[in-house]
Amino acid sequence: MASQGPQAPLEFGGPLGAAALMLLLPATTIHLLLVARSGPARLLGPPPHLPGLSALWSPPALLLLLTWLGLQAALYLLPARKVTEGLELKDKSRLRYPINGFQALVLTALLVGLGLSVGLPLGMLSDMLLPLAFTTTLTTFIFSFLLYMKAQMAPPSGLAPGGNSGNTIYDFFMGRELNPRICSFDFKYFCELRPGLIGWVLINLALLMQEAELRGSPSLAMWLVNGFQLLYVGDALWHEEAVLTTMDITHDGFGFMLAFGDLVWVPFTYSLQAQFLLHHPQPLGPPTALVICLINAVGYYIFRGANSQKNTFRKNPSDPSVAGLETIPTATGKRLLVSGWWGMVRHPNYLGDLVMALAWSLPCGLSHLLPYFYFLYFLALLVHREARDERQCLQKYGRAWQEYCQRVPYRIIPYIY
Ligand SMILES: NC(=O)C1=CN([C@@H]2O[C@H](COP(=O)(O)OP(=O)(O)OC[C@H]3O[C@@H](n4cnc5c(N)ncnc54)[C@H](OP(=O)(O)O)[C@@H]3O)[C@@H](O)[C@H]2O)C=CC1
Ligand SMILES: CC(C)CCC[C@@H](C)[C@H]1CC=C2C3=C(CC[C@@]21C)[C@@]1(C)CC[C@H](O)C[C@@H]1CC3
Repeated sequence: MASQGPQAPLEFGGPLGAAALMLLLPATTIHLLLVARSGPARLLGPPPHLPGLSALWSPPALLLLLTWLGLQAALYLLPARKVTEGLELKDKSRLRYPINGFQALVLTALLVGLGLSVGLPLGMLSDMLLPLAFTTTLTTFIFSFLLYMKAQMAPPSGLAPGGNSGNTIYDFFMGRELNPRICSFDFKYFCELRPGLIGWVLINLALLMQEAELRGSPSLAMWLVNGFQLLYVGDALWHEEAVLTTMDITHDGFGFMLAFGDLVWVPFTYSLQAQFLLHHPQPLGPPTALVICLINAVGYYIFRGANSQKNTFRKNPSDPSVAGLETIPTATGKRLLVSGWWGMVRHPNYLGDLVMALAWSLPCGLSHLLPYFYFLYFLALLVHREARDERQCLQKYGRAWQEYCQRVPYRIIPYIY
């Protein structure tokens, strides 16, 4: 039976903050879906109307959600081109993870392509977003409850450091068990990259097709948003292994926060730009589009360069592409990069991600704040995430981390932050 883990400082404002977020996040999702299709599309204004239960709840939406989750679970269980081990756990064991996320994306694309060729009305998905988001939110509450119950049976070594405060609301939000699994099926790893991320690009595609149906062809702005975000999702799945070293997998429990983030927040709010464009077409000339493509390319170059440099260095520090970089030794035996991308700021990958986030909003023009929601939310998320990571690194590396902070004083944006 599970016992209390070591006391970790409470995050997100403790139980009150967790309770508030559990109300606020679903309400924000519904608000964004409603305002994106409203005429004024005001991010900060009230929604045009409050939807009744009949607009929110629909059995076909539930059926679609369950089919989608079932399909992605089946693709996860297919033989993988590679099976890799995660980081060492408290009990010194290592879990094994299939690396077949990109394969799941390609197979999903083939299935969708096949469906379209026989007349699948994918564009109709854009009319189901509200009931789908609502149904997925309800499912996420039930799923998080089951995860919470399952954690009662987890051994103490399987519990997350942060989600076992003893307060039910807080622990339900943060997640108690670090790696909840049934046999080899890892729920957190599955949810982090598959149904939500692939669902996001599918929703984008549905919005593009709906625009083509309404206006004869998709707009240039819609093509850019679809292309940029497909690149981002394809990249994440291509580099799936890298997610195994993120704090979500190594540190955070699997509870409402991640389950909702992965299954609801990502597909329904990250597709906001495409939702906005469907209802608010924006003129975009080729020269502006070219500049926006350049901004996305610069962001991607920084994001990928920084992530690949760190991943290569962590896997094999003597790899020729990183062997010449300057490093600081730490007491753990690991070294910290102080030149290359990681010598510019302490989170160059966040900088690249933010530049891309801006490029995803720019095709929507400057008339509305709504399409910039992702950029603003993401800025807040990364500032908060950076602070959490700094705390963990200071704990891990002590004086070496302090020396790194002295040598590389800026966190995300050179000379500014
Ligand atoms: N679109 C979205 O919603 C989100 C996107 N992301 C993106 O996901 C990616 C992963 O981000 P995230 O999981 O936050 O973590 P990072 O990839 O930034 O990893 C942080 C870890 O890197 C290691 N590290 C830090 N500095 C150095 C250094 N100088 N030299 C070597 N190793 C170092 C430390 O771990 P250790 O030393 O133990 O290896 C640290 O804990 C990012 O590109 C981020 O932008 C993240 C969250 C949300
Ligand atoms: C709604 C909550 C307050 C916050 C939820 C956060 C989640 C949406 C994000 C936490 C970490 C994430 C990562 C990614 C997507 C968003 C979530 C799940 C990536 C998979 C995005 C693509 C990158 O290449 C890797 C990221 C890892 C972390």
